[in-house]
Amino acid sequence: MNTGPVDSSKVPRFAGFATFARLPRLDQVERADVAVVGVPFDTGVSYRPGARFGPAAVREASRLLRPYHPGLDVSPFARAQVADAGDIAVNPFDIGSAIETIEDAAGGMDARLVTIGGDHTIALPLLRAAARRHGPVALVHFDAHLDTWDTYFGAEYTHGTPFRRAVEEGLLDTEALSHVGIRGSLYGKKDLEDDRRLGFGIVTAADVLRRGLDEVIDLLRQRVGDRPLYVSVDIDVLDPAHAPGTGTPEAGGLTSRELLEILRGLAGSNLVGADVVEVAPAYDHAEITSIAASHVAYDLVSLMALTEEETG
Ligand SMILES: N=C(N)NCCCC(=O)O
Ligand SMILES: [Zn+2]
Ligand SMILES: [Zn+2]
Repeated sequence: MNTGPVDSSKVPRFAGFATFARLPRLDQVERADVAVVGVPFDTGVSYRPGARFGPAAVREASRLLRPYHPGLDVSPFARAQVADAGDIAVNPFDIGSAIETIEDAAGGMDARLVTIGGDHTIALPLLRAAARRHGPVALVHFDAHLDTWDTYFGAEYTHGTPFRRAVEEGLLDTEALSHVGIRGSLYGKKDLEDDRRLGFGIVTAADVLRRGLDEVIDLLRQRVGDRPLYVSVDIDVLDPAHAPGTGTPEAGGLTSRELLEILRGLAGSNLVGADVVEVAPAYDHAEITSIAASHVAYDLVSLMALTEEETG
């Protein structure tokens, strides 16, 4: 029997420690199939800081999550042992050291990880850890931004560059790379050319509107196939109306309903790792962004749970 969340009919959900979805901590269970882990790091940002407070805000907003997911018809915490692994303590003054710490910590955990960021820099060490275990992985990257730029102020490791580094390091299966939700201004047309050369296919925010969810889901599923899949969700893929609390907001984004539907459309994929990044609570209102992010994390956990054997 897996240990689930604290029973909200016995202890009100607004009481007690804020682990993700009120699940047990990793040290309270013998083993975990899926671990939710925070990475409070925002030294890689190019604009508004504050994503270091993302993990705490997402945990707090996750108190209302219930144990059954009707959209996917799964009770994720019964089907899989899910636990909160706490935060990876990273150096806020040294990006290189932070990246190393994240790679080591992620590599040292047996469970499949859903990571709560933190700025998008953290995707690189998480992908290193995933690729070490599975070989080059397929990627579905939800974001307003390409994040395949080369450098900022000469810096190679930033929140705008993780996926270029990941391709350069051979961490990604270049037959199976998609961005979803791309929009907004760029530095030049070359940004798109470079991105295509790296192997990415783009589903823009306008494509989601014009082509519709079913076509987008089909396209993504075809590209992923049965490869090991990593899903990276930059919360700024959502319109600022759905996620104001983020560092580089862009108008014209997805609704949270669209994002959750696309994620659910990936059911059955071999999801080996995932992150939800760029929640910056200081710019949030009424927990809009952290609630959206907590639901995204719940869906990612549920997708992982779906691929676990059903027991008892
Ligand atoms: N990964 C995020 N959220 N943003 C990247 C924006 C990079 C830029 O300032 O152009
Ligand atoms: Zn972004
Ligand atoms: Zn990003």
